[in-house]
Amino acid sequence: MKTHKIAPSILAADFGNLQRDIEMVNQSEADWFHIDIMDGVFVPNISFGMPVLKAISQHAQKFIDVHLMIVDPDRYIKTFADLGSNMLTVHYEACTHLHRTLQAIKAAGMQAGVALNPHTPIDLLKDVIQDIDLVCVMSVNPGFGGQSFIKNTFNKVAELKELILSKDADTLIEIDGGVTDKNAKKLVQTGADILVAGSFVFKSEEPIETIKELKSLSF
Ligand SMILES: O=C(CO)[C@H](O)[C@H](O)COP(=O)(O)O
Repeated sequence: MKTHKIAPSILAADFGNLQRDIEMVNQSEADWFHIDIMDGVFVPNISFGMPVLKAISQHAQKFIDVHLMIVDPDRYIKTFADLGSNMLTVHYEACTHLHRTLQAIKAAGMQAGVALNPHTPIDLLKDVIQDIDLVCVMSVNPGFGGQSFIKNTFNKVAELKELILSKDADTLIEIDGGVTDKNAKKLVQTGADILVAGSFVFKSEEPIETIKELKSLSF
């Protein structure tokens, strides 16, 4: 059976009850926290900044995966390391010198991820895949939770899996956007290792049970 990780996206949490929602993820079968940082420039939305991330990381008891939807992410690599990020994911489209950025993230003690917008082809990563710990395949256009899953993601995941195997890389495949019980199984069967789920978890009646459901799908 293929194992997979579930990473609830804090973007969809109830900010009036953030501490309660973080505790809920701590107590659940979720593997990671997925934290979306948006700057209002790279994406048409602003999420939250360093003080909120600091509060989240002080309470989160699991691996922290920070997804930067910001321009010029190199400016903040050390800051995110100091705030307790375990994985720092930058957008391919936001980096001029991606290889250099990946090395800087690792030198700061974090794992290095690269996110791809829905229109960005997988093969742009072929010369750098061995340096990437995780590729985040965006299955919605980044910026907002609660959007519908883009079906072409299945083709991209299959292509990425093939690239990873052909280069003998250890890169993990993460899917972000519109993940539900309707697409989770097929995503893992196609090659996904981590499913980011926001609205499907936090807008459900019983988030802990919903996480359990996504986690326990057998393949
Ligand atoms: O940040 C996002 C897009 O930028 C994601 O959609 C978010 O991480 C997951 O939310 P949802 O499951 O509601 O799509």
